Amino acid sequence: MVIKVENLVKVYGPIRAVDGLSFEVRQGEVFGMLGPNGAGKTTTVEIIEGLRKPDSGKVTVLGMDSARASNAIKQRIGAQLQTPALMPSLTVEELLDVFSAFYTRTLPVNELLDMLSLTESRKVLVKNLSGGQLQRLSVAMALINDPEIAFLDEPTTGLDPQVRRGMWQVIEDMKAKGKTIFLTTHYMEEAERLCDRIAIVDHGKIIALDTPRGLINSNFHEKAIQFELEPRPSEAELLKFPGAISVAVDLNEVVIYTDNVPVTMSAVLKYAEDHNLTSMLQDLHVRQASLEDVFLKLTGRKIRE
Ligand SMILES: Nc1ncnc2c1ncn2[C@@H]1O[C@H](COP(=O)(O)OP(=O)(O)OP(=O)(O)O)[C@@H](O)[C@H]1O
Repeated sequence: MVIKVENLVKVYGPIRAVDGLSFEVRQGEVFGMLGPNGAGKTTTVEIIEGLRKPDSGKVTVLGMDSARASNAIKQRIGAQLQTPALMPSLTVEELLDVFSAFYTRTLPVNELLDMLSLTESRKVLVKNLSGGQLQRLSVAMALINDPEIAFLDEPTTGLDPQVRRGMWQVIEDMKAKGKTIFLTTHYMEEAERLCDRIAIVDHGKIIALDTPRGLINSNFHEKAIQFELEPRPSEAELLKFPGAISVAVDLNEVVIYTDNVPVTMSAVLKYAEDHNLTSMLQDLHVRQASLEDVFLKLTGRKIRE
C-alpha cells in the first residue's frame, strides 16, 4: 500500500469539497480518480501531495504521515503542477536543470526530454511553447526526481490524439518500471485503458471504486443500442420498447440499455418506420456498456457538461 486515505474532510465555507473519503492505492498500479467538475479531485490530490491541509482525516504516503513528513514525502513523489508558466524566460532545458537541483535523486534531463518528446524543443523559451508542449513539460517536471508515485492531473487534456497516445506510453512505461501513478482524467477511454482501478467521486464522496471491467460489470449486464433521431421518442416511450431496461438521452442522442438486442433493435426500426422517420435515424449501433455509461448512471451526469 503506497497511499492510505482515511476519512478525509476538507470544507470551504458551506462547501464540503472532500466529504469523508477513504481509499488505498497499491504499489505499481495506475489508480484513476474520475469525477465531474467540482467533485473534489484536485483538493484530494493536493492534500495527498501535502500542498493543502485537510480539516480532518489522515493521509499516509509511502508509510509516512503526510501531516508530519511532507518534506520527506515530496522527495519521493512527483506532482504535476502548473509551475513551468512561472518561469517564462527560461528554456525547457534550463527549467528542468533548475528544478533538478531541488532533489537528491534525479533522472537525466536528456532522458526526460526524450520521454516526453521535448528533445527538439529543448532550447525553446517556456513562454514560446504551445499548450501541448507546456503540458508535456509539466509532466516532465513531475517525473524529474524519478518518483515512486507520480500524480498526473489531466495530463492529456488538450493534446492531439497522437501526442496523447505518446503520453499513454509514458504512463505505461512508468508502470512497467513498478511506479505507482495517480491519474485524474476526464477521458473515459483513457481511464478504461490505463487504470487498474478507478474511484468515481462526486460531491466529495467516492461513489464507486473497482477495476474498469468490475465497474462496468457490476452496473450493466445489458448492452447499449445507440442512435440519433429527430424528433426522438420521450424517455417514457423508450422505456416501453421491448427489452429496454433503462435509457439515457441527450438532445437527439438516445441510448437504450437492453437485455435483448434483436428485439429492441426491431422496435427501434419499427418506431422510425411508423413515424416516417427512417431517414432521420442516424448512427444506429450496438455496443458494450462503457465506463462513460457507468459514470452517467452513477452521477446522473456526463463527465463533461
Ligand atoms: N481554495 C478554495 N476556496 C474555496 N472553495 C474551493 C477552493 N478549492 C476548491 N473549492 C471548491 O471545492 C469544490 C471541489 O473543488 P476541486 O477543485 O477539488 O474539484 P475537482 O473535482 O478537482 O474539479 P475540476 O474537475 O473542475 O478540477 C468545488 O466546489 C470548488 O469550488
